[in-house]
Amino acid sequence: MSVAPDPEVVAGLDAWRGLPVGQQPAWPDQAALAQVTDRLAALPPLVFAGEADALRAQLAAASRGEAFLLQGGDCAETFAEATADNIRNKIKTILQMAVVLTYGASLPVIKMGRMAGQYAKPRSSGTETRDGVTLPAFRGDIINGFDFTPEARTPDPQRLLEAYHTSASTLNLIRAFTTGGFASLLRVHEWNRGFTTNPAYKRYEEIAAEIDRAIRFMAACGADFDALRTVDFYSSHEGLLLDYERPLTRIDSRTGLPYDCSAHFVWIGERTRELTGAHIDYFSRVQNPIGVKLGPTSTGDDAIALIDKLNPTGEAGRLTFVTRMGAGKIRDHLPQLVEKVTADGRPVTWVCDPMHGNGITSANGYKTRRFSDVMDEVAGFFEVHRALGTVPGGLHIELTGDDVTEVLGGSEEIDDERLTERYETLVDPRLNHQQSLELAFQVVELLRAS
Ligand SMILES: O=C[C@H](O)[C@H](O)COP(=O)(O)O
Ligand SMILES: C=C(OP(=O)(O)O)C(=O)O
Repeated sequence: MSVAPDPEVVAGLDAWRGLPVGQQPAWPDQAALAQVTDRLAALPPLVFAGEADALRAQLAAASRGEAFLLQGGDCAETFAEATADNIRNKIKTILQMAVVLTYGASLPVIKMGRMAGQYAKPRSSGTETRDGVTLPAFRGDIINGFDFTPEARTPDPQRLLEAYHTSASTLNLIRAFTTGGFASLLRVHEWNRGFTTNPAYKRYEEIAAEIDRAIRFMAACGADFDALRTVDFYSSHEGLLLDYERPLTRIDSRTGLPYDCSAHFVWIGERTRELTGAHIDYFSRVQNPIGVKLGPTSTGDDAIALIDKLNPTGEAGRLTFVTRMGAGKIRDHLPQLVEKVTADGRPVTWVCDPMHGNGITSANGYKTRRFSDVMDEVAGFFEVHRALGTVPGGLHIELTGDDVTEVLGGSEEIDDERLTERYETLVDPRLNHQQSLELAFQVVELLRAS
């Protein structure tokens, strides 16, 4: 039996249209946009509300220290890169990191991709100028093209449909990989194939061999391994482009309540989290677990006001605060936030994004980050929570499964010169496969100590 929605709840889903809204494109043709959003509203949802509920329960466990969130993927997915190889490599990377963390820290790991919808980017400037020519900034494949031409940079609503279809096929492959045998823990060695030359891969192989031995032992004892053959893998992206999120929001027939069915988890970015703005209003009205990024200027009072808006009743797992302070600031700025929220008592899941506060420009002009800063911010995150007796609930990482050279350092010692070799991101630099594994090994030590 399906539950009818309250008409006021449905009407409220459009309240954002009357509010200040940041980081949206200037669509040149409103009629074309309306045609596309009508079409999107008629297409099937990408995820099921019940899956979002299951994730909320797992994030609640992470808020209590009974699980750990690993959220990772591209800064900006692109349509061209949504290939089987790229998707497989990203999933392999996240699965390998999860194995390292689960095995090393004896903690269930919630696996979540910045995948199947991470197509819209907030920008510091609305325009880009090259050689005296100024054009709209690239805002992600869902809005405009990366090529520096007036045609490519003009926002095109047809891209919303392409984003939907590319997300659907990405999600389809993710589901096939994670439930069809590829992600089975019985194949833990396979994920390392082709990655055998450097120290993190060797360390991974050692863990894989130990897991194999444990599985053989349990098999000899007659254990049933059904639970090891599949994994839950959740999708997430920044809930930035409201012309996409609104038509993909659906009424759950079980409860009559709205869910944003573009992804299991959506987060509100640092640049669009104004309390009286459209994004906070919109996401306060959907039932998904929601994240909010908190940068170094956020205060304890901001955090409480966000809880009042997004999780007034204090439901565990509903609200995740993703802090991204920067390595040099986290130890000074995070404690006041955590103290205030802890005193309030309504639960949040604390997650560390060690990427977005650590951007630098290399001497040869690349937008990059230092692996050492990334690790230092993660260490600071654990230190603050340990000192306050609160729970470090997870990590939010920009990564790829490929051997790109976008972030400086790591045991491969990528330097300015090597950034030129494989710098492929369209917006922000990502950890490569090797750096991602190294990070996981270092986080195990931090988890064990916390
Ligand atoms: O991913 C985050 C932001 O979109 C990005 O850092 C903004 O980058 P910009 O300063 O190059 O616009
Ligand atoms: C833009 C992002 O982060 P932030 O909002 O923290 O800058 C992001 O995670 O892609």
